[in-house]
Amino acid sequence: MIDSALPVAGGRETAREVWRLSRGHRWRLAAVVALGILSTAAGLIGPVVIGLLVDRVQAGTADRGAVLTVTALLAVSAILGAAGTAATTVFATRVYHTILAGLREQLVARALTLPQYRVERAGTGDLISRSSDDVTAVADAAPAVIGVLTTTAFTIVVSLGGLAALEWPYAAAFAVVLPGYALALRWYLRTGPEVYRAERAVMSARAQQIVESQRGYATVLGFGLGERRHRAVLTASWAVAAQALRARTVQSMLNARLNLGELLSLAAVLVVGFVLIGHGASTVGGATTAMLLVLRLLGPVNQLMFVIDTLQSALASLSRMIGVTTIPFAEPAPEPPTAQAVRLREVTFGYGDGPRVLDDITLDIPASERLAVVGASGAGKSTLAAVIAGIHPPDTGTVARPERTAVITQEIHVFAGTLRDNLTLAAPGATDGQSRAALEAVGATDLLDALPDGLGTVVGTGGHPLTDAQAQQLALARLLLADPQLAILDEATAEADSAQSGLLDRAADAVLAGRTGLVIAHRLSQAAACDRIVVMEHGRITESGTHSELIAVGGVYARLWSAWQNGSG
Ligand SMILES: Nc1ncnc2c1ncn2[C@@H]1O[C@H](COP(=O)(O)OP(=O)(O)OP(=O)(O)O)[C@@H](O)[C@H]1O
Repeated sequence: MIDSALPVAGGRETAREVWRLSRGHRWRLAAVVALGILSTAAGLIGPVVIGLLVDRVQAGTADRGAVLTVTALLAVSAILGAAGTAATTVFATRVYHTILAGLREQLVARALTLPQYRVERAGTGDLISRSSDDVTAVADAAPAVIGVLTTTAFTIVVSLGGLAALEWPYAAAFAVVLPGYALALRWYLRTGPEVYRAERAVMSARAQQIVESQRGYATVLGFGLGERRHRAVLTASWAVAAQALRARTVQSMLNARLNLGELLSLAAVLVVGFVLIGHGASTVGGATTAMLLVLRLLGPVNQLMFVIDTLQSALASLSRMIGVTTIPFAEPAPEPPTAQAVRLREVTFGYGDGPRVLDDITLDIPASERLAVVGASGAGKSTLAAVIAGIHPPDTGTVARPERTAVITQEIHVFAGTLRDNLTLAAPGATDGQSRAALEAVGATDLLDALPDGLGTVVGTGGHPLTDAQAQQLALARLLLADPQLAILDEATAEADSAQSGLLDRAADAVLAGRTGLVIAHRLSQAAACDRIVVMEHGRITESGTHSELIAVGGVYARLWSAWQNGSG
């Protein structure tokens, strides 16, 4: 049984993928490191010259020239620091967003090639959430993450070096407080990731509820389910709000620990300065420089802690995105393709943990045969079609099908785009002449003539509206252009009224000519026109034969046929 959830990449796999994606930008990464060190080193000038000035003021030797020199040096330090930081941020942003764009493209590409059963089992909402909420979380982290991973990290290293160079006890005083920060960080890393993962999970669940409500819009309206769906979305949204509150509470608790850390660091350096000055080991200017360096350090240390917070959240999203891109392409090994026939051996299938929907199905459809499947609603006909088409892999047993297999399911989607784009989706090389011929073959010349711009008319959402029957004709013409060896029509004409059904029957006929065909037939006239018919009951095949053979047997099919004739006659 395949794990139903989409995978989440581990830390190592995430790092490996990010490093791989950074290929081609590594000289920029090197520039980021060099510029970061230079610009933060420029920031050391300020505390040092202010300290020297304090000493000269105390000694009574500070004149106008000294003050002007200090001011000029402060200006130079500020300009160098700002220019360096700007350049570092530009380089880092380019690398960050290029890597993210590459990852997003890979995510979309993999999502579009995932087998439908993987998406169905995981829930469409999860996939949508990973390609929307998670991408946003990673992109939104950019300003904070880039700032810290470049300048602030360097500031900490350079300032600590400066403190040690000044008088080692100053660096030691700050170092004494560091375990407190380490403890705060440890607490946070234990608490944070779980809270963020839970937040992302409830976001996925909310996306799923919204997608389902939108997808099933007609059903929601038809059965007056609006209030119930509204409540489901509301519950999912409250779960998101509750998790968000938990996450923000954890952040506030981290904040309190950081404030305590600030207090202790400043107090420690002040006490050390007091003692050192008392023993003549430091000047007031030296103590001033040390305090300014610690003040310079506190901001980045706090930011680093907070970025670790954003970083955690972004990493949780990143690992979910990379989890999709690294799903191996090798799905459960399929049977080698057949030339044109279909061969099922002892196939069973159930949706998720639900009951068996297909039960020990063994079936052969020889090349060029047209087979109809009939049976009561819920017997498993559509599921059989989906398993034969490869949409769902069987739980047990084997399915062999031709390589070029195409299916028209009950949900026909007209893509937003021109009629030409819609037709040539599955046959990109098809000419306008071939597209017109396909429409003609399925009896849709009227449709083409009625459209204002012919094949160039925009259809689908926001475009020229198509009726259900026209959408079916479009799907049939698309299938004709794809020219599969096996065509599966699952109720392709079930929506049509009686005036259109004859037209659509003829269209289906044209599409199936010369290839192996599987027709899920709801109107028994469709079944009667096929070479062979199988009857399905509760996931099993109970009858098989030609129309006349099954009538002669006098079983389920014969009863269905007589009921259908009475009903339609
Ligand atoms: N995506 C799904 N997830 C879970 N259960 C499903 C899913 N699709 C179908 N089923 C269940 O599987 C069983 C067989 O459904 P299926 O659609 O294959 O039957 P059918 O014979 O084609 O019915 P109909 O003629 O009404 O389309 C039904 O009990 C149905 O509720």
